[in-house]
Amino acid sequence: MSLLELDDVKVHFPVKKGLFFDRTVGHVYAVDGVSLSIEAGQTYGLVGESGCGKTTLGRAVLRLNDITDGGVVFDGTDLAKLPSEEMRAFRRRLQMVFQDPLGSLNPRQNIESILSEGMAAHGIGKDQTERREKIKDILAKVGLPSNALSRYPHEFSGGQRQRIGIARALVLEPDVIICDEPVSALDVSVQAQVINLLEELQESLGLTYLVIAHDLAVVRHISDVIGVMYLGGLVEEAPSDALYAKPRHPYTKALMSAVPVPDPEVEDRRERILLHGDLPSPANPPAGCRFHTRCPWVQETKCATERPPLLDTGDGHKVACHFTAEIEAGTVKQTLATGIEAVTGTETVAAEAVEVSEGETETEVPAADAPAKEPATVPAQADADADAKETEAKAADVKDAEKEAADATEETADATEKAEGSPKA
Ligand SMILES: Nc1ncnc2c1ncn2[C@@H]1O[C@H](COP(=O)(O)OP(=O)(O)OP(=O)(O)O)[C@@H](O)[C@H]1O
Repeated sequence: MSLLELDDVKVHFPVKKGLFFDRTVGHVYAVDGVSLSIEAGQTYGLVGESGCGKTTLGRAVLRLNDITDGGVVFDGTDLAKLPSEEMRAFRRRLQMVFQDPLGSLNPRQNIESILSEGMAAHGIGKDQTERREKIKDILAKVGLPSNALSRYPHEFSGGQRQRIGIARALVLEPDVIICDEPVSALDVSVQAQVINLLEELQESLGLTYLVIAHDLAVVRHISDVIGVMYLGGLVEEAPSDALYAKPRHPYTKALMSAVPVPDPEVEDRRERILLHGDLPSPANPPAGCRFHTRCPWVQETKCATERPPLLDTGDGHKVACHFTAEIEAGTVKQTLATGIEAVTGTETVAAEAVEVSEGETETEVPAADAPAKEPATVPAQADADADAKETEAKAADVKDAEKEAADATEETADATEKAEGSPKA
């Protein structure tokens, strides 16, 4: 049995309106039916563009977000249904490493204090001397000197601070670590070092990882299995090698085509798929396939009406698309014109590209500067969307404060105080 199994997990945030936000006028469907499983000792990489629900899903596993529906079975226990007091014992075994190491480390605490806080709360080490010894051991494991103990977060570089974040998770002897964008705040030169460290620790300590990233390159080497998320749901899942060798879902193809290839000849020849339009608002997701409004292969039939389930395609992939086989057989055409016009602003280029696409599955689209991975923007739609935006912005503030508190104090008595307090200066 898998160590961690998510079964149709949904996290819907209510959109409130009114003077005291007492009227629910809609929902943000941040996570909308995700099922996945992670074997002990393995790494599951979760990728997708900003706003698709990756962080919310990670937080839901730790019950830092309420789970609207579905199951989160960890080591045989469904955490989603666990009373919060019973969740405490599991919190130690499931840890999170955050994107912004500085933001999640209290600048007024030295490293010993930061690391021993959670240990004391979970009864690890009989006294401070014993805890100090353990901390020294973990600091060595993450590649920091033992004199780091008495120093403060600002005295370290970004990479070192992320090592401290990892050490803070490790002192609690977890089984699973959820790494939320663990290297995206770091210099490229440091990113590989931290990824390598995570891999070494996994091997020596038998850890299981859920690694969340918007960047496919980050998860490629570390992950055994990769799940690609779009607007609250998984669109494709496959073993890492299989996914890179042959992405099957149109969205995965588009993401892959945006990753630069070091060989300029290959780079020039390769297929580029440009997504048109913005990421729809999770408060007002499209009916049918969530991706159909941006899919280059969208068909008039069921794409707009039926949501495709994530189905095993028999070659190690699971894909949520009504037309995977037809796209690969070249029996459905790309409808690229709108996308190319949007990117280049020229109808001529669009017409040429459509001509090229006749009878071909893989279409060479003229290089354009706009990346396929566009930053998520919420289109102005109906009032409900505007309300959702407002709620999301507020939620983001709350989320940051919660994140710091949950991370820094691990359920200690002052967690709530910190979550409500002003950001650490
Ligand atoms: N507490 C909340 N209340 C309302 N909406 C929320 C809340 N937390 C997140 N959201 C919204 O849910 C959606 C998914 O957010 P989430 O942070 O999980 O995405 P993500 O893929 O991790 O993106 P990023 O990498 O930018 O963090 C976004 O539209 C976000 O604004």
